[in-house]
Amino acid sequence: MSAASGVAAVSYLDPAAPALFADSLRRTGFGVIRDHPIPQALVEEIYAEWLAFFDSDAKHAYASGAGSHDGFFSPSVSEIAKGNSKRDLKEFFHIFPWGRYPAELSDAARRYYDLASALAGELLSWVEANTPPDVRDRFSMPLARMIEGSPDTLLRVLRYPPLTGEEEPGAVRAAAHEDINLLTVLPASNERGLQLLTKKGEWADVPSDFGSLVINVGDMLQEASGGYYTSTTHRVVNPAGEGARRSRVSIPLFLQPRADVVLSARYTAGAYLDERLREIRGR
Ligand SMILES: O=C(O)CCC(=O)C(=O)O
Ligand SMILES: [Fe+2]
Repeated sequence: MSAASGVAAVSYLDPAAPALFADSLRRTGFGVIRDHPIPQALVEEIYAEWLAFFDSDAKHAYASGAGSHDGFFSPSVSEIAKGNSKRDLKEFFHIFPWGRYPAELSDAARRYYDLASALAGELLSWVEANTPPDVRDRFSMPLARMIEGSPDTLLRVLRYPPLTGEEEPGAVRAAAHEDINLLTVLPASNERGLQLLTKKGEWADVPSDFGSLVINVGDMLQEASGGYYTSTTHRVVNPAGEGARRSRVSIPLFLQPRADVVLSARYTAGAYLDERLREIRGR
């Protein structure tokens, strides 16, 4: 049994959705949206074709080189979450508007990038409209404008391979971490496992009905809002039983302001990102 997450699942069509969504983000760091405009068929097309891509050798031609942020990251170069010692049990491909993209695949993930970025702009406007004026006054520009045309917004296509039993003890699909960006938009995965850490310090399953969108606050929104919104720790746990034999695919879009956007008196988005990337790479 997992603890109650407190996350509200809101219908995009509900006139009260903007307020309910912002309230859920404020209380839990997460919000879930149903009946949203992103076609589920597109999400499923991406899951299917990228799973086949990860199962093929073609991915190695896109290996991310030293210092590059786009392309394929194999399990052996996968992330080590801040403060953790084991590599996550995952492989992934980073898609940027300017970066590499598998010639073997359709443009479905690129179309998703554009659709999800546009929806994210709307969600940021919902957040802004429901933020108290004294907090809103801190924003150097409307939140939605911070990500407009940003080359740094990242679509990560993740594949968590089936578990073999040979994993390093203690290694998990994704160790507890916070996201660096403003907001993350994530269609519910084909498999369970995503959990958040509640303010009481308990792990709770994030409501992830297939077809819904999960949105969470990242460190940059926490920074820009002076802590009014908090970047909530989350993780992906290893499945037991049958689920262990299946791959899990997920496609978080990390909404990243343009590098020159002022987040706070201390940081531009570019300076903030550089500092955080130094903490998770190369250890
Ligand atoms: O795969 C998931 O459900 C979440 C992944 C995640 O939290 C991340 O990549 O930052
Ligand atoms: Fe994350």
